[in-house]
Amino acid sequence: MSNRKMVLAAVAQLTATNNIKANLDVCVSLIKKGSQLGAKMVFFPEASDYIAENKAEGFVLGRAAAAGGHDFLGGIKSAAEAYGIWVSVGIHELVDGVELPFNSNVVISSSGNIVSTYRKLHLFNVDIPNGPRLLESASISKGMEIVPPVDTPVGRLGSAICFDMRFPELSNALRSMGAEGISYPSVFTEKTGAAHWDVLLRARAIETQTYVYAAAQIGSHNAKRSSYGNSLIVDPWGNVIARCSSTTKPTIAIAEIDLDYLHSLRRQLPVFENRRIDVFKNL
Ligand SMILES: O=C(O)CNC(=O)[C@H](CS)NC(=O)CCC(=O)C(=O)O
Repeated sequence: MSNRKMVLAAVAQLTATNNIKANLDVCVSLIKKGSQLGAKMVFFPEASDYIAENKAEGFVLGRAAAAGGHDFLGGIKSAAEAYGIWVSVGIHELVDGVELPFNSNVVISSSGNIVSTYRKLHLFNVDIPNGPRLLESASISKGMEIVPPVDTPVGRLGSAICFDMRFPELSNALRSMGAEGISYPSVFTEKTGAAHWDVLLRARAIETQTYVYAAAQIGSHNAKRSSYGNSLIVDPWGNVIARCSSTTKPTIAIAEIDLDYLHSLRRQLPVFENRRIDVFKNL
């Protein structure tokens, strides 16, 4: 019938712990699975390299990864190349001269090269009665810039992370820079996830008319933390077109990405052209 340029994308779901090698093995097995199922790109959650129980453990794990003892990112790059598939993955990124790691979303091509690195802008500092209570800025350095979208097999892709999904100025900026998809790798809390996860992600997709890729961690990481899961892909109309099951076993979900559909929708319902940036200059 038509020769629409449709491609398959996958979102992964897993439970990272303080065992970097075990987390890498899980990610590599899901890269393989995504590739075998025909996906051209697989999206992994925030902090897929490790979830630490406390700041001190996180500090040690970050240094161990950087020292090459557990080269998580190197392992992901090799797997992307070996299985010929693009990857987006959330990691802790240590930079020379900076005390605390960045919380980063790295896009890797099917030749195993890093094509973009985004450092989380909005850190999750919250204190809700009966939890969650988290102070991300105690263990993470905050990013300072929006990273322009990059060309991938699923179209032009902008990067954000987790808590960033509550700040539509970022998704709007990425759309203005040409994004056809936005990724939000996440480790969402169970309480806020049940109330806000689907709503926020669908809203970001609808208002920017982009595909939204939200790979998330699920289940119990350690004695103190467990996460909401529900890794999903939303299309530019706001439909959830893939969702991982509620199993706590590592898994992926796959959906078709149709950029012709995206662009015809933008022509039919031209939201961006109707913006009043003359009035909202400061945004
Ligand atoms: O700490 C790590 O190792 C990995 N990073 C996270 O878990 C981050 C920072 S604590 N989580 C979130 O941003 C949750 C946001 C959220 O749940 C909400 O916006 O409601």
